[in-house]
Formats: sequence, structure tokens, C-alpha cells
Amino acid sequence: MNEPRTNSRDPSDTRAKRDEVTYPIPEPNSFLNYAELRQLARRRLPRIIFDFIDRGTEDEHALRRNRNALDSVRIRPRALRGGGVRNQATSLFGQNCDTPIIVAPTAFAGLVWYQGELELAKAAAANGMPFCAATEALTPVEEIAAASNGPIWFQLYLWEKEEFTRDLLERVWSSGVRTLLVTCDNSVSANREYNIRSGFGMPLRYSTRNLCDVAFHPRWALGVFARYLATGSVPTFANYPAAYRSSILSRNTKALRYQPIGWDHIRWIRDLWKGNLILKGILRADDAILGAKLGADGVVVSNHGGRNLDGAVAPIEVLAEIVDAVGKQLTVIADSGVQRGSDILKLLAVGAKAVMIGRGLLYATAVGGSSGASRMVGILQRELDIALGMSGCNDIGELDRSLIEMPGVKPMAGWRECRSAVPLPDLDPIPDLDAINSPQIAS
Ligand SMILES: Cc1cc2nc3c(=O)[nH]c(=O)nc-3n(C[C@H](O)[C@H](O)[C@H](O)COP(=O)(O)O)c2cc1C
Repeated sequence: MNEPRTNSRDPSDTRAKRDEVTYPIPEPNSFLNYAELRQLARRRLPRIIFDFIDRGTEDEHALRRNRNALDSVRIRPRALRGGGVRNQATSLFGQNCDTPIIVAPTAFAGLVWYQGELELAKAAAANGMPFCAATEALTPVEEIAAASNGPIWFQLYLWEKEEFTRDLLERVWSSGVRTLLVTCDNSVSANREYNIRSGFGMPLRYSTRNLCDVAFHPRWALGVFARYLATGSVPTFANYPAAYRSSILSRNTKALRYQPIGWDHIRWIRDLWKGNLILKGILRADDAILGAKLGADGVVVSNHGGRNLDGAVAPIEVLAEIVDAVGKQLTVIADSGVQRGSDILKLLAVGAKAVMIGRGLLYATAVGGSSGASRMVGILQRELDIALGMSGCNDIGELDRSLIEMPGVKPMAGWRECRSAVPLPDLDPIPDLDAINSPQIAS
């Protein structure tokens, strides 16, 4: 019998094949998984925006590697244990979270839905998880913080003029944000050729093709773009200094240059920022150690979702080494390529405390605003819950490397000592264990 084919998750497929679906694409807000959601977002968004979100950099090796590396990790489940009430709550920097998922910082999130950043922040708060606002958000950090009753973090890109960065940090602090994430994997701009071809950038480039693209996506054109125009608020980079805050359509954009970031800047930011400091885009243990020595509180092991350095290692390939090096001192978070609850389980089992999701939550916001984002979070939580139960765990604290097999990582490599140990489940309900181990049977 022919198996019905669904979207392949294998990124080594050609793009066309990856998009192949033989089931009808569901109605918005009835998607069942990441692959279905991606199809819906692809339909909803103009191509120029979808590609900006969806694609990687250069030849997209890093993008494919993220998936291949996660897929190559296999789970060795413990039998007959995961049937209880399962718990995925955790705490990050002293704040309780209902799930080990964080909304990753993403530039231009306000383009996928009217005030998309607010929608994402609301969904994050409703689901008890942190939302990380981006420097390149289209909604000011003050508005995001005011609209949410959940934990808000802020991602920082450094500007060339020190005073601009200083002012922004003051705005961030005054809005009540206490966790700052500094992106460390963009000392130079990424080479995203499709953006050059499509005209995506600041400002967006008009062309007949782009106008047709928008015209063929009326729900986006009316629901997002026309709504901005109707409220007289054409999107700008709202966290920029006032003099540089021109609209994404303006030809008179005053260029604001970013500072190529180095370790001295981390020292400078550490002195300036009194809250939690996380370095995002770390892929080496020596860098993580240096970060710890300079006073960072956490790292995000990330290759920027395969969007920056093509050919970069996938985070899960280097996560164990980084956790072993700094897991006692720092909170280690991971991202890039996470699409299923089982991906989250794998990263946590290697030793991450939480994971960030970028594209998945942007697609979800594009499809259904905050309810779309909440639906996607719910799906990931449910998948993680199933993966936990199937692996014989009732709590994410029980995850460890004995549950997984992956190239280069020894089973039970001992990351538990790096974090507060969680006792294994009580063996009392298995009365026959002693009998099985008894000398009579051994003979
Ligand atoms: C559209 C888009 C914009 C992004 N913008 C930023 C950004 O401004 N700063 C940053 O540190 N990371 C940015 N990222 C990277 C994410 O924070 C995150 O590392 C990545 O998306 C995780 O991979 P995933 O998309 O496969 O989940 C962006 C990612 C996407 C998809």
C-alpha cells in the first residue's frame, strides 16, 4: 500500500521537494505541525518576506546541517516509566517558565502581522515563556514591555556611535527589561543573496515584481500593510535613535552603521548593564569560557538559524562541549533548526537549559497572530510531552545524555554535575528488579 506523503523534514531535499504535500493544506489555525505551518505561512506572505524569514545564507549548508545534525541524534528511551503526570516547567534567571521554550529575537517580526512583535509577546506571556525583543523590531521595546505581563528580554546589536547604544540600553532598562542578549555572530553582515535579488532590505525596494507579489497576497496586503498605512504608522526600526527612524519605504533613510562587535565591547556592556547578560551565537567552548570570565550569565549556542556563516557547525554538534566547559557557571540555551518537541528533548538531554525558536513562531504569527503563535507553542509543548513520556521521563530535569546517541558524545558524559542534579525516578514500583538481579537467575 502506498503511504501518503507529507512534507519531508530532510533539508537535503531540493526546495521544491521539501514543499511537497499530498494532504490538502489545512485552514489557518488548524495546522498540526511545523511543516504544515510553514506551508500556510508561505501562502500567506509575499514571497519577498517569506524568503527573508525562511532561507539561510549563501548555499544554505548551515541551514541543512541544523536539521541533519538534529535528525542524526537518536533517542534511547527508558521503558515503562513515563506514564505519570509530566512536567516541563523550568526557571530561567530566577523566573518561573511553564516550558523550556523562548521566543528568539527576530528582526522585522512586525512585517508578518500587524504589530507582530506585540502578538508574539502576548503569546509568550500567555504560555509562560520569555519573549526576546530585537533591536531591529518594528515596535518599540517600551510598548512591548508595557503590553506584556510575561518576561521580556532584549537582543542588542551595537551601533558605531557609543552614545546611541548607551541610550538604547537606558531605554531598555527603563522599560523594565532585565535580561540582555548580545548577538555575537555578526561581526560582518551575512551574505544573503536572495535578499539582494528580491529587494528585501531597508528600505524595501519597489519593483513590478514586488508589487505583483504583494497584490497576489491580499490578506497580507490588507491585513498588515494597509492597516499600518491606515493608522498612519508605516513601520520603522522603532528602537533606532529618533534621527534614524525612517520608514521601511522611505528613500531618505539615514544610514546607521553597526559596530563590528569584539570582546572589548562585551566587557564594556558588562560594566554598563546591571541585569542578566547572555551572549548569543557562541559555538566554541573557549568563547563560552571567555564570556564567563567577562561576567556573562548565559550563552545561546546558535548559528543564527543558518542565516549568518554558511558552513558553520550545528549547535547540537558542539553543545556538549560547551555545557561541559561552562554549564556550572552559565545558563546554556540552544537554538537553530528546532521544529519538533523531540528536537527540544534532544537539546535538553545534551545539557541545554532551554531552547529558542525563531522561524516557527514567525510563521505562526503570520498565519494567526498571537493565537497562531500560541497554537505552535502548544504543539511543541505537546510534542515535547509525548517525547518525554515515550523516553521514560516525567520531568525535563530527568533528561540526560544516557537517553541519546549522537556522533562524538559518550553516553552518560556527566553533565548532571554541571547543574543541580534531579533524582532518578523511584524504582519501588518495580518489585521484580531484585528478583531479576538475584543470584539464582544469574546461575
Ligand atoms: C527572520 C529572522 C530574523 C532574525 N533576526 C535576528 C536578530 O535581529 N538578531 C538575532 O540575534 N537573531 C536573529 N535571528 C536569529 C534567531 O534569533 C534565532 O537564532 C534563529 O532563528 C533560530 O533558528 P530557527 O529559526 O531555525 O528556530 C533571526 C532569525 C530570523 C528567522
